[in-house]
Amino acid sequence: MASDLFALTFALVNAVAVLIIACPCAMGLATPTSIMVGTGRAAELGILFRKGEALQSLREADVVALDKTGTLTKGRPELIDLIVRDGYTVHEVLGLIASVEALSEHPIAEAIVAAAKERAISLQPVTEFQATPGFGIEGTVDGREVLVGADRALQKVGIDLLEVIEQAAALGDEGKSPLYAAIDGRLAAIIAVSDPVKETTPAAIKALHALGLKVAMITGDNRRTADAIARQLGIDEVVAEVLPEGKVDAVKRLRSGERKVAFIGDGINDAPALTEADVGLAVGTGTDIAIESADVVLMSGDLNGVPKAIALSKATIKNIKQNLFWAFAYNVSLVPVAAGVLYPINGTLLSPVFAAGAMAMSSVFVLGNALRLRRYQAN
Ligand SMILES: Nc1ncnc2c1ncn2[C@@H]1O[C@H](COP(=O)(O)OP(=O)(O)OP(=O)(O)O)[C@@H](O)[C@H]1O
Ligand SMILES: [Cu+]
Repeated sequence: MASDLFALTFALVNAVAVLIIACPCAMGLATPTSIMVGTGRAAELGILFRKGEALQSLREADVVALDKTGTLTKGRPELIDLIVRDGYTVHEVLGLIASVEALSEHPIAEAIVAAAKERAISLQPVTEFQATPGFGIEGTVDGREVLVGADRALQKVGIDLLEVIEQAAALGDEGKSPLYAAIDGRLAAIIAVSDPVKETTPAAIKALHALGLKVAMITGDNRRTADAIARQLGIDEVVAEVLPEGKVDAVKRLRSGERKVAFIGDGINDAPALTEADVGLAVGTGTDIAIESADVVLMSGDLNGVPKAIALSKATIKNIKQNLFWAFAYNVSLVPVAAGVLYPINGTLLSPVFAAGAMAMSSVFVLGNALRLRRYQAN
């Protein structure tokens, strides 16, 4: 009788201990706590993860694709040169093109208008203004048809650029963007615009290479200009002369062959590409539409946030794996002990009180490990 009671008590106590120890609360805490602490640490570093998944997927990136204007560069181009053709004066051409550019919102337009203001050239009224994204702009000033834009904008209306092609190529090789101005259907000037690279960009690209990533540049700008800037920065792949709507395809092409692509952009026309990429990162100094479409926002314009975000993503996943390992190891090793495997050997039994304490400890361990991410140093 007494031994029966003992057996029943033994069985009940063990069953309760097993139930308590088998509770997987530490396992459940493993991922969300790391993500939460990692996201908080990222915010301290100026990186806003708008989606938790991005913190997990960013570490898988193979290629980091960057938009050029406003992302790699300051996005504030300056007019460097205006070379007029025979029969035109700088004053005249600058006055006409600045008048039309005054109606455009493109950064290049601001550069041209600023150059005219600097020379105290007054702007004139414009009729029939038209902007073609990725090409250029046109309008009628004082009865004259003015067209400003990339080579393709002039070639589209049948203006031959053969005579100036070498001159433009030389400007491109220096990292300047060549533009063309036509007046009444005749080439009137070549314009060189230069948008300086941000001071922080070279270090960011080095850090990305150090993480073993390929760096690509996607831009609507001239191929030679893009190549020159890529060479200067050590960028591995260049996709140039893409039209605004072509950026999505460029990202799609980079994604082919199972490659994971992180795209970083700032402009309105970068928004679809930010959505298409495996992870989209917007530069905080960029447009609202880009920020809305991104998974991650770099609060400053500094691209060093990109390698930091990727490194933090790697650290977070490592932390999650440690958490899961320990939470799992704890269950696997203590469930049999609670069930009494050691009892016949050395009389060890897990009391439910101890089981409850051990379970709490495993959760505390997971929390403590996740909190280590708070001190994460990105460099
Ligand atoms: N307002 C404008 N005035 C003169 N040229 C223009 C204008 N808008 C566009 N272009 C021409 O079209 C090209 C492509 O413009 P787009 O805005 O697509 O890209 P981008 O500013 O060169 O660079 P990114 O794609 O890196 O942001 C420009 O490089 C320029 O030659
Ligand atoms: Cu538990």
